[in-house]
Amino acid sequence: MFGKRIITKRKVAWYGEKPFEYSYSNTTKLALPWTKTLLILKQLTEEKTEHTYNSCLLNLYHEGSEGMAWHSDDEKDLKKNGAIASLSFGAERKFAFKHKSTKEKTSLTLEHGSLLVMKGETQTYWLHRLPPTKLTTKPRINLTFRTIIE
Ligand SMILES: O=C(O)CCC(=O)C(=O)O
Ligand SMILES: [Fe+2]
Repeated sequence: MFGKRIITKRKVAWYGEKPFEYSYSNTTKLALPWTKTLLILKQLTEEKTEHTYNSCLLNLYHEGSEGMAWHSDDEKDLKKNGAIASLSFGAERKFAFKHKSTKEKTSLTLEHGSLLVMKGETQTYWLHRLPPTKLTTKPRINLTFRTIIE
């Protein structure tokens, strides 16, 4: 309904070293400047993954009913085959992959404090999603560090 606020929907924030654009579901966001905390997390993630990043997408899922549909992070302004590092905090959630041609599926649990790296040709051949679940009513925050082509 017009004017009605849907408070349960996933919240998104976009940060980067320059005001890069990020577009999703009819919205375009300009990257906010890094905060001190994000810079610390970025540096730790860069050390662990041995890749560098210039931007970060944050998603807040208020509860298990919120998720993210099948997609691959292969937008043209993302570095081709660049690593994407995903940090998770809060509620444990399942994360699923599906091969684009063979339809093979695999999944894992993203625990509080976990780091998942999707690198190389992952985005070319695989879709991923965060399925909604009735198993938790607790919030989860996910950070994906990315590289935007300048
Ligand atoms: O929340 C997650 O773990 C996945 C997020 C994701 O796939 C994305 O931001 O592109
Ligand atoms: Fe993604």
